[in-house]
Amino acid sequence: MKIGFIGGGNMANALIGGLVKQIDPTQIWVVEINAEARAKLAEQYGVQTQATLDHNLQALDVVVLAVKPQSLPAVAQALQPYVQQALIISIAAGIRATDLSRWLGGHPRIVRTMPNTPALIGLGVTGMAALPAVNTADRASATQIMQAVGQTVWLEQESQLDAVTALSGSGPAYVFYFMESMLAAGQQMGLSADQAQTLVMGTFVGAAQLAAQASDPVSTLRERVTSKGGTTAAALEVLAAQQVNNQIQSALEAARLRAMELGDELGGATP
Ligand SMILES: NC(=O)C1=CN([C@@H]2O[C@H](COP(=O)(O)OP(=O)(O)OC[C@H]3O[C@@H](n4cnc5c(N)ncnc54)[C@H](O)[C@@H]3O)[C@@H](O)[C@H]2O)C=CC1
Ligand SMILES: O=C(O)[C@@H]1CCC=N1
Repeated sequence: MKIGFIGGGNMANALIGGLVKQIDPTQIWVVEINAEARAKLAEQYGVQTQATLDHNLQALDVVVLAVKPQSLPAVAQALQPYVQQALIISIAAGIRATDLSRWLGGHPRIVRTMPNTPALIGLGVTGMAALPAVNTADRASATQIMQAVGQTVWLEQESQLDAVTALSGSGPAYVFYFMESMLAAGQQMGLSADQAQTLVMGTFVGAAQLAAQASDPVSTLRERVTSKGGTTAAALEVLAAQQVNNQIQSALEAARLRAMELGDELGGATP
């Protein structure tokens, strides 16, 4: 299977980094307009790179669209002549498969996905939905590619991908934000940067693995840390008073609405 990426930025790097552990890198092509990014991809992963969309792409079985949503209408229209035989996988936030199909001249074989950056270390999670015309073999190919970098979840409704985008697509950024806040707090309380780093990373990795492996709900795990009248209770009282749980829900809803808006803005405005 020859796989092409259009756009070789952050997310393509994460996917390619995972894929090259399973697929011969010479079977991966990347079209990237930035020369520095192209050189880095070729050096780091041994993949083939090129600067423009051209007839070379006709050899590809699968094309992953990994440019920013705002670039996708023009990129898809320019790509149309070269990908008529290919399965198209989009990772763009918000962009609906029907709009993408239209920009590609009515292309029916489109799988819309939402991966996340832990794909780089094989621990991604990807939500997936397909146009009705996508057959079982294409669904299996798309699943195989995304499972090379982590877990996959197929959705019945494409619109659910906007919720997936808010939850797991953007999700690593919320976790990093929480980590940054804890690292700063650790240093403010007198620990060195190195000490805080070890303690915070260990806490996240340990808590995440405990939660993933436990048969008990996450709320029970939280209660087990929280001694009556103890330190955790003191901290959780502050979070509850600030209604941080509601704020997290509002933040995720803002992300979901932004994904929908991107779909409306870019899908509606283009032929
Ligand atoms: N960063 C993330 O965590 C995630 C991003 N996504 C989606 O992935 C897509 C890419 O996002 P990022 O990788 O973060 O963006 P990015 O800006 O890092 O990468 C986009 C790349 O496309 C290149 N590019 C732009 N126009 C091009 C063209 N005409 N031909 C070839 N290359 C071109 C740019 O030079 C850049 O390297 C977006 O649609 C985003 O919604 C999806 C899941 C997670
Ligand atoms: O922020 C964004 O729009 C992209 C989609 C999910 C993660 N990054």
